[in-house]
Order: sequence, then C-alpha cells, then structure tokens
Amino acid sequence: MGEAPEIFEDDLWKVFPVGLEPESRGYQTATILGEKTYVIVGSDTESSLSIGIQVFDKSRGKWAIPTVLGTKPTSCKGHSAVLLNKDRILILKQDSTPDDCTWLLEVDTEFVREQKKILKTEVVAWSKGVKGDSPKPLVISGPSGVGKGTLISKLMKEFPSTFGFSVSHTTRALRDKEKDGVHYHFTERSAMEKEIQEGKFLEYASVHGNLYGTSIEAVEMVSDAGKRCILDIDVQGARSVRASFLKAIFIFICPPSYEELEKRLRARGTETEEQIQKRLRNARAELEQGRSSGLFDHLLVNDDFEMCYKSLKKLLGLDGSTEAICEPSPKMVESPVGHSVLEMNEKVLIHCGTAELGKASKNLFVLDASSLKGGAPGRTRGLNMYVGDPFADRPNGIKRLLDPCKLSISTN
Ligand SMILES: Nc1ncnc2c1ncn2[C@@H]1O[C@H](COP(=O)(O)OP(=O)(O)OP(=O)(O)O)[C@@H](O)[C@H]1O
Ligand SMILES: Nc1nc2c(ncn2[C@@H]2O[C@H](COP(=O)(O)O)[C@@H](O)[C@H]2O)c(=O)[nH]1
Repeated sequence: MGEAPEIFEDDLWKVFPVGLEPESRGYQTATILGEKTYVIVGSDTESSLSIGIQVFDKSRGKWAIPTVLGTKPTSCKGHSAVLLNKDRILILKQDSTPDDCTWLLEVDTEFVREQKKILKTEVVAWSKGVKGDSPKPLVISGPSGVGKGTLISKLMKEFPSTFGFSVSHTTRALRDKEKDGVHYHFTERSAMEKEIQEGKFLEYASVHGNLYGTSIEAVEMVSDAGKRCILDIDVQGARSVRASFLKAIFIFICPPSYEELEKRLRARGTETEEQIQKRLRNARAELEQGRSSGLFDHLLVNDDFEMCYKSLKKLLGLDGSTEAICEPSPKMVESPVGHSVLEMNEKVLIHCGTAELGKASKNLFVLDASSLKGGAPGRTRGLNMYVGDPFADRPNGIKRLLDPCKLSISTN
C-alpha cells in the first residue's frame, strides 16, 4: 500500500540497514520530502508488533535510523502514507479501530526541527490524529493545604462529564485512602526519570523533596474523552506548562492567611511534622510567585469554601444549574477498512474498499487537513473527514457525492 517512489527500487534495498533487509520486512511505505525518503516499515508478526522508521538521505547517499519521539502506533496489517503540509506524513492504518487508525509522523515541523537542534541527530515524532478540537485544560496551582484537591473533587463530582483529572506521576509514598492510578501513578524515581528522558512528560518538578510530573498521555487521555482536563500542579509545573505547546487556563488558589494554611495542613493529618515544616517553607515562595509573576490568569482566595467554589464555577461559566457543555467533544477520525490515499491542496482523498466499476465513487472520502492543531508530542487535532468530492466547490467540478456509504464516518 502507499507510495512507491522511484528511489525504492532494488538498488536501494542493497544498502538497506541491517535488520531490515527485504526478507524481514512485513510491509512498508516510502515518502519523499526533498532529499530525504522516509521509509516506514511495519510488521504484524507476533514476535515483532512494531513500526520502524529509516531515513535515506539522497544527498549523502546514506541511511539513518532516527530518534523517534512520541507514542508510536502499534503495527497492523498494512498502512497508507501520504505527505501532508510538507512537514508530516499522514498514516492510515488498515483494519484498525476508529480511535487508532489515523497517525501523523512529523518529519519537518517546528517541534521536530527544534528537537533536531537539541539532540543533534535525525528526529521524527509521532502524534495521533483526532477529529475536532479539545477544550482548554485548567491548571490549578497553590500552596500545599490550600484546598486545591478539595475544590477539584467537588467540581468533578458535580460535572462528571465536563471535567477529567490529569493523573500525575509521583515518587512520594502512597497515603491512606489513595489509590494507585487514580490519585497518582506512584512510581520509582529511576523509572520516572527514564520516561522523562524519553520525552513522555509535559512537565515535571521536584516538589517538597519528591518528583512529580504530568505525562503527555495523562492530559491527552482526558481530552480524547471529550472532557476538559484539570491539572493540579505546583507553581514550577505551571511555569513549564505555560512554556509548552499546551494552551491552558491558569488559576492560582490562595489561603486567607499563612496561619490558616498551617492549620489546614495540620488538620489534614497526612504529613509528618518535618514534612509539614517543609511544605510551609515552600508555601512562602509559592505565594509570592503566584501572586506577582503574571503567570496566572485568575487568582481565587479560598477562605469560605462554598464561596470559593462558587467563584470557581462562575469563572468557568458554570454558575447555571445545569451542566455546561461548552465545546464539542472531539472524536477520533474513523477511517475505511482498506484504502489508498492521495494528497491535493491540504485535502487527502481516501479511496477505500472495492475498486469494482460503479462502486468506486461511493468509496471516496475526503480528509480536510487545512486546519490542523497541536501535534507531537501530543495529539494532532482538527482532522475532518467526510464522504464526498474535493472539487465540489469548483464551478466545473465533479458533482458532490453524498451517497450514504457502507462505512460510517463519525460527526461531531
Ligand atoms: N475553605 C476551607 N476551609 C477550611 N478547610 C478547608 C478549606 N478548603 C479545604 N480545606 C481543608 O484543608 C485541607 C487541605 O485541603 P486539600 O487537601 O484539598 O489541599 P491541597 O491544596 O490539595 O493540598 P496538596 O497540594 O498538599 O495536595 C483538607 O483537610 C480540606 O478539607
Ligand atoms: N509540578 C507538578 N506538581 C504536582 C504534580 N502533581 C501534584 N503536584 C503538586 O505537588 C504538591 C504536593 O502534592 P501532594 O499530593 O503530595 O500533597 C501539590 O502542590 C501539587 O499541586 C505534577 O504532576 N507536577
């Protein structure tokens, strides 16, 4: 499936990297961008369920195995590949589930170019294609004991289908009543450091002597479910998120006084005296930064709890009695079972199913990629797919096809 450019002839296979000689290949596509050919090799054998990437640089006559960033797709029976926007390759997986069929391999986007400079090597980055946009996440910060968790719990309880919590990773010990995977992913420092090195974290920081971090996956999983993601993170983390690709709303929660903060921390009874002292020391700096840095969009004082909760809801436009559905839920792009693809002016034509005469036109899909958002290291959003004809808006164009198709396409 996919393109078969000239370069992909027998001669090229003679210099193919060790371990990926023709016999060991499952299937592959080759996509050319300038002097480089990106070969995406998949295998669906049980021993090797993976997709590999090699880059052939024509000007140097050499193969390179790039550093691959982002969460990569699992292998499948085959895929199609097409160059999009001259900076990424759209991959459609054959026989995949709707939430797993559309992937993008970024080869020359701003993110990839930046990473190439940092890592001083060939870099490519995966992101999953998602239909529609996602609601802006909320970053909630404030000193330990101010009441962030209590406010967030109440908000999630009242609006369960609007909000979802970003489950952070931490190296601190589990408290009574906390559950692994629900309150945090409790992890070993070495394992977390390894994943940070692999670029899996949106932000991380050393907080009160432990390592805490938000994985990209934690945020994207909430967005995939069509919910607004809430991040409960410290001020250092908020600063990192501000500098990242993620566009969020930043809220800082203040205590009415330092004495009241100390009272709440002690009354919670989850820390030792030494830990309480450490958290209180850190609170001074956090309060100063939170109030003055211009980092936060909103500041709320949590004095009377109910009043503060009401202010939070008002700020989020949730002060009505019914649950607000502010923005459409994103859905994964559904793609045909079998297909071939072709790119034209940011529209990708997907021809799927049987090529039988007379039926072919019914199996034409158009994927509009003109307003992509996000991308690696998160998701690529804004992919819209419809049944039809890309020339429909041209005066002499072919008639728009709106025949119902055997294959369903999800709509917002
Ligand atoms: N407005 C309030 N008045 C009195 N007590 C409060 C108020 N808000 C929260 N609390 C209490 O203060 C304690 C600390 O709250 P919470 O655990 O939500 O803080 P937190 O900011 O999430 O802390 P951490 O950052 O350490 O997780 C809890 O026992 C909670 O019930
Ligand atoms: N930078 C980050 N800070 C985080 C994250 N998850 C939680 N936190 C902050 O840590 C402190 C302490 O939390 P506790 O549960 O041990 O009391 C608190 O201020 C949280 O906001 C994270 O992923 N990144």
